[in-house]
Amino acid sequence: MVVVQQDRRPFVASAPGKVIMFGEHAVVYGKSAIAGSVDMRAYALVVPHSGHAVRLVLPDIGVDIAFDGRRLPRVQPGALAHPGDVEALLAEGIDVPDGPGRMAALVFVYLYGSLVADTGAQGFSICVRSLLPVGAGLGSSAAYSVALSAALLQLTGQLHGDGASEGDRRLINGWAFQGEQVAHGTPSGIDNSVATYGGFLEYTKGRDPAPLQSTRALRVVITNTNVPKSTKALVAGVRALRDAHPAIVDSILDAIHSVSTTAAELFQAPDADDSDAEQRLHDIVRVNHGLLMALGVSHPSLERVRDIAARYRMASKLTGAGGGGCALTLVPSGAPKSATAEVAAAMAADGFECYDTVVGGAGVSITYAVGAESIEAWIGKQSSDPVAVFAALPAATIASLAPSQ
Ligand SMILES: Nc1ncnc2c1ncn2[C@@H]1O[C@H](COP(=O)(O)OP(=O)(O)OP(=O)(O)O)[C@@H](O)[C@H]1O
Ligand SMILES: C[C@@](O)(CCO)CC(=O)[O-]
Ligand SMILES: [Mg+2]
Repeated sequence: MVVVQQDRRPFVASAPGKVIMFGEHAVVYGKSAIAGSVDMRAYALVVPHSGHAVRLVLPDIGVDIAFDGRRLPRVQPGALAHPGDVEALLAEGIDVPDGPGRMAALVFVYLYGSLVADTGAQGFSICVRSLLPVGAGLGSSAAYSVALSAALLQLTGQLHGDGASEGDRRLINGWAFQGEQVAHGTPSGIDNSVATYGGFLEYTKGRDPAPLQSTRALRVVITNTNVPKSTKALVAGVRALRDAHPAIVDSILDAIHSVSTTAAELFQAPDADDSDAEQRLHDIVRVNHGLLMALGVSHPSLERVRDIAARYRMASKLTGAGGGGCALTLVPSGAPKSATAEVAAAMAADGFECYDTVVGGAGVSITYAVGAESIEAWIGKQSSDPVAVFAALPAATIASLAPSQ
């Protein structure tokens, strides 16, 4: 048994969602992709207490479970090779209904079993709230996985710089990737990398993410079609198409790779106001969407978003796994604020939800304070049940628990 040093103060670990600008799906096959963090995050409040009870509360998806932490066995390295073994963890007397809550609980139990079980750590409550839409293509699962991994590593004294050092980030990212594997099967790692490192980056599977210095303002309108989709099913669909038509699908994936490498050059071009570069970016947004459509991951609602954007001479593409979820619209450099407001209003009139997003904010963060006050004192003042307080906080207060963008 590894006995850990535990800090008993409550804290909040948080991580952002992501927007993939170019390269989704192809990135699963080792091609390059470009993505950045969005200014919406998942927040995990951890409250250590005496005894051995562990409580997981996920108010966004209706999960509230408790179990005796001593009953869960340590997860052995390699358990992910046998998904049945991971599912079996939930059989340890933890009652979780089917649906999104089951997957989220499984990710927690896997990370708990890997990082906390058998360390002699005392009990705790953890409550995760997210300001990201769930299952919409903005990386809500990765933000959840990164916030959880950071929370459990910090709780058990395995981080050395409160999540900010290079070593801490590498550790958090590695465990969050395993959390994503529990949820998805074969993720590329781009979502958890953006949620951990934040910023704007180029990602190729198996390599460290490479930060990009864009000379262009990263202005995008994100549109949520509110059509539910499953990342796991969409990734599996592309795999089935590739198995049936390897030569055709591989050439589409190669074309997406060229789109991403061209985009990286254009974003970093010295003259950001060059109208030729602007036109080329517009073109490749359109081309990337067409290639994704050929892979079978578009949806009529996403095509509708593209039609509306085209009326305003803007280019849109799906972002994330597709099949519904979100689209992004690239805002041309120098476009007035009124232009984005107009296109967003036109989309809202069709029933879509728009987020005016700043791409490239902070990655994972751990905080023990709200402004000048400790979380312990702040929560203690509100009620004797910190989880209930956190679960009911308004979004604006939750958002104050992370570094400003
Ligand atoms: N607020 C949350 N609380 C608990 N679990 C969450 C929360 N948000 C997301 N999740 C977990 O993530 C799952 C959704 O992940 P999924 O990968 O399908 O969508 P996404 O990550 O939002 O989109 P994409 O992967 O395309 O970017 C949920 O079913 C749940 O298991
Ligand atoms: C569809 C995909 O490329 C992005 C999902 O946000 C899957 C992945 O990279 O894991
Ligand atoms: Mg996801």
